[in-house]
Amino acid sequence: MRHAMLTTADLLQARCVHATAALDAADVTRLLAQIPGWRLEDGQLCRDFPQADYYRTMAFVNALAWLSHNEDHHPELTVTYNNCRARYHTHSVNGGRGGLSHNDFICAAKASALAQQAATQDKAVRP
Ligand SMILES: C[C@H](O)[C@H](O)[C@H]1CNC2=NC(N)=NC(=O)C2=N1
Repeated sequence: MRHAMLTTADLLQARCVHATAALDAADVTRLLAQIPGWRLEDGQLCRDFPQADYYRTMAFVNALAWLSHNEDHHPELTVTYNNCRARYHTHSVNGGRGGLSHNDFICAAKASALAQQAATQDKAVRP
């Protein structure tokens, strides 16, 4: 895969595969531009997903669990009443020292798409 050319749409269509190579800094910078809202924090991909209430936070966490299982790639989550912070990195690259791989960007793009769906398709009426 020519990762330098990957678009957001490419990331949304891709599937995670095991044992991918680590991305270099230039690839990370290019791919970050394809996933608005995500930032680098301690070498990990990080994004906050603010929510209206605890119920929606947990619904989003469950949607992420479904995505994580489908892709066999799992974010670290910090869950509060009205926010879910997700962090992605890949343990197996860099000789087991960890780093960023395509899998992290694929899942970040898909997590953002879930949040977008939640924001535009929530039919529940709040009091
Ligand atoms: C065998 C399987 O692919 C690995 O254990 C997966 C599982 N989920 C994972 N999730 C994340 N975030 N990073 C990994 O390196 C990772 N490895």
